[in-house]
Amino acid sequence: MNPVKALEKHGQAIWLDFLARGFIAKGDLKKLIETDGVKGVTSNPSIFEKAIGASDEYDGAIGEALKKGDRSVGDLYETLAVEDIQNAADVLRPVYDKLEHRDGFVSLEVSPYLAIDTKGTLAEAERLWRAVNRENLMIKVPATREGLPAIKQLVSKGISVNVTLLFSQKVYVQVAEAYIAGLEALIASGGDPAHVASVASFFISRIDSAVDAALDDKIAKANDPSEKERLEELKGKVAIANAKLAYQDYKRLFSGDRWAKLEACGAKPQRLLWASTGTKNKAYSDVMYIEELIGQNTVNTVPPATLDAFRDHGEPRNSLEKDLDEARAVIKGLASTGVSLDAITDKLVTEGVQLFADAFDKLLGAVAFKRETVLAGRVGKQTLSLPGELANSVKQHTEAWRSAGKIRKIWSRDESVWTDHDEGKWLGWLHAPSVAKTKLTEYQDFAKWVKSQGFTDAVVLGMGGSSLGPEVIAETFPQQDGFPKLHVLDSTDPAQVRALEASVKLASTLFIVSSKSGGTTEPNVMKAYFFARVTEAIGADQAGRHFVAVTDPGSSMEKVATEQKFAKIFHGDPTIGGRYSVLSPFGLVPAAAAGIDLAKLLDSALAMVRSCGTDVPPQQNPAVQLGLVMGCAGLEGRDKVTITSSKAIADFGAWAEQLIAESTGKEGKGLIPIDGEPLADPSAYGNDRLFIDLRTEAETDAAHEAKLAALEAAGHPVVRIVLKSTEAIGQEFFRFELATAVAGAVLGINPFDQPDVESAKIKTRELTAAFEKSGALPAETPALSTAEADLYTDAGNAAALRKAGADGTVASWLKAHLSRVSAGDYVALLAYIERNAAHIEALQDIRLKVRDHRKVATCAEFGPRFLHSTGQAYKGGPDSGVFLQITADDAADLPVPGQSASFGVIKAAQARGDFDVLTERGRRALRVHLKGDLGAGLKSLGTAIKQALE
Ligand SMILES: O=P(O)(O)OC[C@H]1O[C@](O)(CO)[C@@H](O)[C@@H]1O
Ligand SMILES: O=C[C@H](O)[C@H](O)COP(=O)(O)O
Repeated sequence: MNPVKALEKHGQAIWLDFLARGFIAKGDLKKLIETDGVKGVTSNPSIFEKAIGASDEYDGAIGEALKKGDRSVGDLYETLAVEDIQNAADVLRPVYDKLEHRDGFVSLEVSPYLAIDTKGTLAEAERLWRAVNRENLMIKVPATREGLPAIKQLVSKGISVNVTLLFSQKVYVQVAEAYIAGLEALIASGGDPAHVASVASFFISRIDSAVDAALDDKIAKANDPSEKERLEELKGKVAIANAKLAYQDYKRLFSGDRWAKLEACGAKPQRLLWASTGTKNKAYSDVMYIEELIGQNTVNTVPPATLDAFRDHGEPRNSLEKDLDEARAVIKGLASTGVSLDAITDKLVTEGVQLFADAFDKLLGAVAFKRETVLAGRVGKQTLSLPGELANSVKQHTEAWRSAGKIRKIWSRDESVWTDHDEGKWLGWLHAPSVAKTKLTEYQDFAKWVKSQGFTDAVVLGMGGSSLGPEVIAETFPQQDGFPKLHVLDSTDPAQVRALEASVKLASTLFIVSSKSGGTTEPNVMKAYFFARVTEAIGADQAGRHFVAVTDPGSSMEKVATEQKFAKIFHGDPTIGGRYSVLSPFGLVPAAAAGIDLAKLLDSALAMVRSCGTDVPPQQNPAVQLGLVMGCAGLEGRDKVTITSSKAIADFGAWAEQLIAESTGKEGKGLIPIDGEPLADPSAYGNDRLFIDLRTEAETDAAHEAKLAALEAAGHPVVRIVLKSTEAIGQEFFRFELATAVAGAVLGINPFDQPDVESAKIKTRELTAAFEKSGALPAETPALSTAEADLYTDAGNAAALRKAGADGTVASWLKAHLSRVSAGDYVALLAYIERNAAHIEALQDIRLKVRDHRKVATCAEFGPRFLHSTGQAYKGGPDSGVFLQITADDAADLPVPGQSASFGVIKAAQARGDFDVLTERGRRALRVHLKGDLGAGLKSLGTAIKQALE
């Protein structure tokens, strides 16, 4: 007789510890049921990893699933696993029926990531139970401390459980107790225990592997040959002895009065199932973990090779209750050697969880890869080209992030990923795109309303995160038919305010006043100005109709908006900081007003969210990879994140700049984003750069590509990101948000605060308060005053500059200032002037001269806009900045209705507040105040800098 089949006679059921789609589809499982009397199937993460991850058997099914709509990687895996389990359960159903529900089960394991999470295990087990929806299903739950209460609760709810990762007799007793208590609770609540089944999967071979290794260690150290022999004798015996003794517990636990009562209600005992019974040590018999453990009412789940071996040469016999004294002696003997079986079995549980988690990571990584392949570029492609050392450090961090499950920690708001401060309160952006999707009709209704009002222009009044996201939308998308043209104003420069006013038709303009806090100076004064202007244009009773507010609930701005009868008030999410707010109402309200197809934008963003999900391991997770590159590069001193974006998405860098700088630049650490520097030959750069290049698929620029290739060849790290289209910009917002949070973790800072911006704000408030009191800003004395310009700095900087040769000319001061620049530094031009094409060009011209002469990174920034962006990093980040602040006489000032400080005064106070904080922090800073015509002043400044550089 077939030895496998013969096991039936000994009361043992053979299950198959294996599962794969084709195996079931081809009828192989059915065959084993018929020929070998196989009565069940077990799966685990390693089994699914081999089935799904290491074959192409599932590719078609993945494609089919994705045809019905994109889904998360975890979801995709679960769909496949549930289908397989259902198929196996259906094949086993006749066995289940024939054996009157006492056998014929298929097991599906809960995620190993939940092994120490009772609530999570419970929720997932119940979800899987419902999803598979087969009576002959068992949910596998590990016998961890946290798993035990879940076992009891699941059983009490009528769910059949296979308790896995069980190694110790002591824990086995607790497992049986959990089952019995669960049944009692089920009966107490009126449930029928006859529908519940359970097995306790007692692991075998892994115990021998671990004990043998410990014994080998002792053998190597023992001097006495007889001691060596005694130790040798114990090898390969402990696992079986341990199991035999556990079976004695089984007999005791499932007899007696307590059990009899349950049995009378129809309860079935929880059978012991021998798991991990494939022989690992080739020196041992390949059927020993079957042959030695045959006994009444037990199960043995075996891998196909062990099944084949037993069919070939197995010898069934009643072995489980044989030689019990010897089993006791083996366990005692082991204890006397000093090897602790308890310690080993404890460790095996932890290791077992980790091994399954490792396999699950591999599995999900493979599914993530297959999903991306099927989506074929729907998610913007990212390629990394990293020099050796950086590549190594990214690799190490990737593995560390994987084994510590840090992505899951981020998604579950675990602050230990960062500084254990309050980071968990600032992670609303992770869910912003999916939340926005649920509010799509609200946005669409708003868009319809905007269209119906016939607005020609829509102007966002906001700063930093509240303005730069909308600016990317305004610059990336063309004006939509029937919708207003989108503009952004983020300045207190009088000329800039005027220029904006001149570019719109006030009587048909919608103003979107955006401020999360509601208290930021700029949006408030901009609103005050335009509300008055609109009132003048269309009357006080109509003005409110031209204004909407986007602000966090309960802010002062909300109050004002209500009082002034704004057409609409949109609430932001207080768990999202400004710089992370673009995929929340702060970006989406302006986008809706401009008639952008939000459904498309969000769907595209959500594809990226899924690619970066909690279930995508670091290696396959694009945002995490990008963040690790940024963080590791920063740690290596490649902290100048140089962003180049193609023409169609040219403004993206301005948004990314505020995100990266404000998030990471603090406590003397951080990344300095460099936006707007066109690429140059490798000779223009030091070793402090990381290049990130973005372009849309349609834009190819051979000259630019050649420059990137040259940089790569010269050993610079280059990240390339190719967007499917401009609409995929939403994906990049999310990619960079998560990447920045990851980089922050690597750098060891809290990416969600901005302490140094706050100090500049305080200084500015002090200065404007002084103005309100006295009608003038406090007097200041220039270090040098000429007909063209006045120079200012603090005493420390002035002394250093004089020592470096600064004397009676502007050029000498500039020369001295720039002589302080050395390799690894960056030079930032901070210009509090109108941001227009001519001025951008003038600053670009200067920065490129500095870059090419000094081989350092450069920034060209406009105030006060950069204060809410890179300003944080300039003050709080690494002390490698050399700052040239540029201020100028305003040709014509502009009053702010309702207050004495004009736009010009506020801007001047902001510049001084900024400068004071820079110098207080000991930064190298010089301020040049241009007099007279600004264009001419900038030109001569450029010439002076050129001379200073030469
Ligand atoms: O939206 P709010 O509160 O006006 O803030 C504007 C900007 O100021 C900051 O709080 C600090 O610069 C940014 O983070 C933010 O985007
Ligand atoms: O339920 C089955 C177990 O997961 C399996 O038997 C473990 O076997 P292994 O130790 O060979 O991985």
